[in-house]
Amino acid sequence: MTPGRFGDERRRRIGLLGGSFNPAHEGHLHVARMALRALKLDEVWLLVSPGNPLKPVAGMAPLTERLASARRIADGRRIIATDIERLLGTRFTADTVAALRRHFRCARFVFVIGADNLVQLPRWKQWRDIARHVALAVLPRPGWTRPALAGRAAHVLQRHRRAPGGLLTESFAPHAAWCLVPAREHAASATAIRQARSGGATGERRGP
Ligand SMILES: Nc1ncnc2c1ncn2[C@@H]1O[C@H](COP(=O)(O)OP(=O)(O)OP(=O)(O)O)[C@@H](O)[C@H]1O
Ligand SMILES: O=C(O)c1ccc[n+]([C@@H]2O[C@H](COP(=O)([O-])O)[C@@H](O)[C@H]2O)c1
Repeated sequence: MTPGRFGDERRRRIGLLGGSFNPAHEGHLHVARMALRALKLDEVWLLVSPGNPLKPVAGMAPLTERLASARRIADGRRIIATDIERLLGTRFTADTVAALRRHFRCARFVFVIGADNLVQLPRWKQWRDIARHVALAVLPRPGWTRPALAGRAAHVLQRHRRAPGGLLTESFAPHAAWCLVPAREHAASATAIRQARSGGATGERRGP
C-alpha cells in the first residue's frame, strides 16, 4: 500500500480515482491532473481495483501487473498508485468509501470518475448511498459526456450538482455534492490499448 500515512491525513483533500488500470494510460494521468487542479486537491490516489464487479475476469491482467502499470504513471507524491482495496478487502465502491472514511476520519474524499462511469453509476451497489456520502467529480470523456449529463444518475442527483469550487467547501450534510470538472476530453482508453497490442483481436467493443 502506498498512501501509508495513516494518522497524517488532517484535512487533506484526496481524490480517489478508482479503476481497473488494465493498463494505466495517459487518460488516467490527464484525469488525475485535471482533478488535482480544478478541485485544489492535495493528492489523487489511483485505486487499482482487485476486480471491478461489473467487468469480466477474462482479459483482466493480474492485480500486481495493473498496480505496476499505475505506478508508472504516478509520481508517488501527489499522484499515488495503491492496491488499498485489496488490503481493505473491498471491491464495491460503497464498501471502499465507508472503510476509507473510517480509517482516514479527517480526510475529505472525492471519488473521481469518467463520464462513462456516471452513465453506469445506477448499476453500482448502493449507488445512491455512495453519492450521499462522498463527493463525486466527473471528467468529460469522448462520446460519453452528453449521455452522462442526460442520464439517470445526473437526473436523480440534479439538486446536488455544484461548480467544482463548491464541491468540498460546502457541508456534506445531508448529501454530498457532485460536479463536472471542466477539462478537455482525452481519447485514451485501456480497451483501445489492449486491442492495439493484440492486433485488434480482443473482440472487445467500447463506446456509448
Ligand atoms: N480518457 C479518459 N477520460 C476520462 N475518464 C477516463 C479516461 N480514461 C479512464 N477514465 C476514467 O478513469 C477510471 C478508471 O478507468 P479504467 O481503468 O477502467 O480505464 P478505461 O480506459 O476506461 O478502461 P477500459 O477501456 O478497459 O474500460 C474510470 O472512472 C474511467 O471512466
Ligand atoms: O461498487 C460497484 O458496484 C462498482 C461497479 C462498477 C465499478 N465500480 C468502480 O468503479 C471504478 C472504475 O472502474 P473501471 O473498471 O471502470 O475502471 C472502480 O473503482 C470500480 O471498483 C464499482
